[in-house]
Amino acid sequence: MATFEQLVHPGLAAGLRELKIVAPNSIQQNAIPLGLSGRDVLVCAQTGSGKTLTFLLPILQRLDSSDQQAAVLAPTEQLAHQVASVARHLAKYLKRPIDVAEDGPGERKLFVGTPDKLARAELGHLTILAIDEADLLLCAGGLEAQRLAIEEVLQTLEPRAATGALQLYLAMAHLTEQREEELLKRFPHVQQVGHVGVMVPTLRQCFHYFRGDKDAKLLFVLSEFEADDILPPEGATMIFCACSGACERLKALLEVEKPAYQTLTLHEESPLETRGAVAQCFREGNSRVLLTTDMAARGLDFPRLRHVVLFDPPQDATAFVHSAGRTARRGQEGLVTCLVEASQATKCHFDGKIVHALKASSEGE
Ligand SMILES: Nc1ncnc2c1ncn2[C@@H]1O[C@H](COP(=O)(O)OP(=O)(O)OP(=O)(O)O)[C@@H](O)[C@H]1O
Repeated sequence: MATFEQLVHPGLAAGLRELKIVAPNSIQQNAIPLGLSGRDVLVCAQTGSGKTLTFLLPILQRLDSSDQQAAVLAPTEQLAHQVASVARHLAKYLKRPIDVAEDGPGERKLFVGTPDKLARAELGHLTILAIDEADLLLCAGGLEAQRLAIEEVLQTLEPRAATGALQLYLAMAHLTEQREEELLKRFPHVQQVGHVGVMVPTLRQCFHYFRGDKDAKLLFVLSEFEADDILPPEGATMIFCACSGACERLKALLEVEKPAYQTLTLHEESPLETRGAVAQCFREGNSRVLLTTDMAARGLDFPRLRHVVLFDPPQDATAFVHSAGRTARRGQEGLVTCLVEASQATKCHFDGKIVHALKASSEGE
């Protein structure tokens, strides 16, 4: 089994040790050498499996020894900021300093941000492009505005791609068969690195089918979690709702019923300038509950998070996999609780798909 010292520059390995990351997992062992060799790489592996490092480490190492520019694209500013923070930390350990920019690529060597910002920019010497949550950003049915922005970028970079001068990384946690086919047809040269199984084995899943007062049911599952004898009582909870209004309504409820939680909200109506601070406050443990929507379902990493509540049922199996995947990361135990009103249970198409996803997961164990 390779060590990080064998895979990457010793400085980067030292930077990882500072983050208490000492041994590469199998996904990283397979993907990092491919990235360093300059191949196009598609990594599809479970939520929380450390995919960020599969592209950040080879990118930083390649930038350290060349004058190339690279960009990492993410669907939201919060996720981009999380990736940029890891990149900034690791960049300090390189031989040559690398600027990590979030506002626009300019002369900087590594840009980390949302596709719309890159589409507006001069692409200069950009020769390495990583797309995190690539299924959402590249496939139809994902984030349409960001997808159009990426198409613009890819069109500009097409001449470089045609001569093999552009390296592409695609990362995602879950791919439907249709999206996999779509991506492989479009990028036939990518080397695929994957993992069998959709859900991590340390994730406990609990479906509550109920009739009547949904708010009371939520308070009940929160109290049950506090009394859980496996998960730490101080662990944090993320509650996913269908819309911003539901988040604010439940915040008012929890402020009365569970004031010690110091509940926060993060959704489409949250002011842009406060979103980063909210995520940071939750990450640092100043609040035990975050009420949110699909916008926080992808990529965000909150190490203290032990419980995800799906207050409103997810739209499909992909949404389930991503929301649930905010917990049980880095091999830690976690719990996802899905509230399903009895009247919805029969018409919930997602239900069968989730069962399918879970079956695939247990087959992978
Ligand atoms: N080899 C490793 N050993 C221990 N921890 C690791 C390792 N690699 C990554 N991590 C940590 O695991 C956590 C999850 O990593 P990351 O956010 O990259 O997951 P991901 O696969 O991108 O998840 P998602 O699909 O939800 O976006 C992070 O806190 C990261 O620091």
